[in-house]
Amino acid sequence: ATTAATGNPFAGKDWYANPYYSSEIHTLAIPSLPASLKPAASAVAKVGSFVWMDTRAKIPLLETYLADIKSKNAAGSKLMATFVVYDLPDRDCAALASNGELAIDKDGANIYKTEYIDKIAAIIKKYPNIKVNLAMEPDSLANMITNMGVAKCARAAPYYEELTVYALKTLNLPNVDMYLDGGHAGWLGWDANIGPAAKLYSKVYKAAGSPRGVRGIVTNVSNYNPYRISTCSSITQGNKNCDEERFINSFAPLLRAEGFPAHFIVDVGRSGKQPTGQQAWGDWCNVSGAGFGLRPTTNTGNDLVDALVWVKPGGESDGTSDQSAVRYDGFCGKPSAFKPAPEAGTWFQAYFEMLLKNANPALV
Ligand SMILES: O=[N+]([O-])c1ccc(O[C@@H]2O[C@H](CO)[C@@H](O[C@@H]3O[C@H](CO)[C@@H](O[C@@H]4O[C@H](CO)[C@@H](O)[C@H](O)[C@H]4O)[C@H](O)[C@H]3O)[C@H](O)[C@H]2O)cc1
Ligand SMILES: [Mg+2]
Repeated sequence: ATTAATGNPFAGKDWYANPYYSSEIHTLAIPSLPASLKPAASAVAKVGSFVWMDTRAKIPLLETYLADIKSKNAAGSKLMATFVVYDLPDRDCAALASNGELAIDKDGANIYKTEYIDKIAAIIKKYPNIKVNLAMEPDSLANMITNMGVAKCARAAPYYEELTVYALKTLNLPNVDMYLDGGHAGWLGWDANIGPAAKLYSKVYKAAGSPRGVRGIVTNVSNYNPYRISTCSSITQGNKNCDEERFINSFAPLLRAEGFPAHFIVDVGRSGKQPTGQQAWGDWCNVSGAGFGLRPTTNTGNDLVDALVWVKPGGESDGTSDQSAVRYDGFCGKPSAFKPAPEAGTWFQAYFEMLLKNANPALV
């Protein structure tokens, strides 16, 4: 079996220092860092984080890393693979910064199935003894809750739902555990959103046949909320779920009541410094004042929470601040957004340095 007896897909497994992120740090970051920050940067390169398959071209990384993990585990390691599935057609429908390669209007639904999901499944099937934990399609279902007033989201909704069900069924393999993206406390944690969210996520889970491989929900991907904080930040005013743990404790019973016994993982990669420079809780782009957060662990202090993880790789941009760029999103131009910023997913050195300086716990 590749999932520990507790049912926790992360229990008993070691983190795989993602070579893609590690090489960004060693080739792009460390050479131009002040000597004082080089050790901290080297420490970040060793932290296990999720590998984003944000284009079809990134799928071969899955094969490369599974082969590497296989050989390391044959030599005695207990590594697991952690990847993000992120290539829906008309992706990031309520924003501009992370729009993807596939379009509904250009046969995107079929391409997503045959050239993306099916290819990922075929590779995973070649490594049945490696634990593969997947974060599924950040922001997509969350946008279906709060942004049906955005034409692009309203149009994409049936495709997001059908393709997510397809992905959950196709990737429901014995060595795979999947976590649907659940936005975050400042997104779906509001009283107005949490009920509808429980209904939609449970609907999708059941439409996929309540698959064993769907373990639950990942929250706070690419966001900055604390997992657990004693004093709520002022920007959370009006929402009792002011941290991710409160959100999860409120969300889980609603999901269970709808037939989805979800467990959770939380992205804490950029949550180390509280409060951040957010002026409003909806600020999501390259937020100033953020710092690397808690190191990945299964020691969460909450049976609903399998692990605290690093999903968004700190140092990769959330979106360009260049107002003339096609994918320029106004949120990346807000006062809270660190500027100048490169395109989403590309290396953002000054931001990486800020995350190093603000890291909590300290990196070295
Ligand atoms: O008390 N009240 O009276 C009251 C009234 C209205 C309220 O409305 C709520 O306000 C919230 C903001 O506080 C909104 O949450 C924001 O929604 C955005 C999408 O629209 C998210 O953006 C995404 O962020 C991702 C990374 O996280 C990016 O990857 C992605 O590209 C990007 O698109 C923000 O995180 C998220 O914080 C809710 O929708 C909204 O329903 C709330 C309370
Ligand atoms: Mg994003």
